[in-house]
Amino acid sequence: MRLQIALDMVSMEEALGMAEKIHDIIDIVEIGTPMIIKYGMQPVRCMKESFPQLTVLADTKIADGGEIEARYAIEAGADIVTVLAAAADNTITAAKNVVHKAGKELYVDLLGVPDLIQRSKELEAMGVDYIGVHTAVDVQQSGITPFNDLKKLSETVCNTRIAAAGGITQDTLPLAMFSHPDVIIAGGALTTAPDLRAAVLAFKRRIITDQNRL
Ligand SMILES: O=C([C@H](O)CO)[C@H](O)[C@H](O)COP(=O)(O)O
Repeated sequence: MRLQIALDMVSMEEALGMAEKIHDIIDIVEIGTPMIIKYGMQPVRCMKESFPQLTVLADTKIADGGEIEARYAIEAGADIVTVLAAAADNTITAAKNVVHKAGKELYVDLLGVPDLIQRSKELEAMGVDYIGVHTAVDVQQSGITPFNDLKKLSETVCNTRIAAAGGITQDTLPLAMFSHPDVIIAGGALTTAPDLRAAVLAFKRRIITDQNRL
């Protein structure tokens, strides 16, 4: 299981400074949607140029224009590009073709999809690389978590890697582990920690402990 840090509400300098502290222990660095809205593809490019060995995910959350938007992310150096599951099949396929042609991967975010079981089956048939459940930041305050959706997803797809995001903390992490996700995504729980490196190491220790227990 890999750990992905989401860099959402940080400046370019902060993002690079954070990567400097954890590039050797983190599996995937996500340039979050808020950063992309603010700075465009520049943080993706800077992150990849500064840390070429790092897997960089551009959280573009593409909703339309799959070919051109995925191409922008790939040209900037992204290893993984995200598209919304709610987008049209044509959009997802167009994005997939661009990233696969470049030897990169496509992550599909189930954010806001009402029938995740049906949509996940369709996405798997489309040949995407990752399918992720996601509790939106704006609904996390209502106490909603991604763990029930993750369980359903794990019971639905067999040949596609699965992921979970949305307010995951070190304390709630064990709730995800039963579903054996391939990627756990944590944003605020890591980026607001007083000691980022210690927080990432604690998350990773927790993952290993729980994996050994299950
Ligand atoms: O994708 C995200 C969100 O939609 C804002 O762009 C976050 O990166 C994702 O939710 C992880 O962040 P946390 O919820 O703070 O763990």
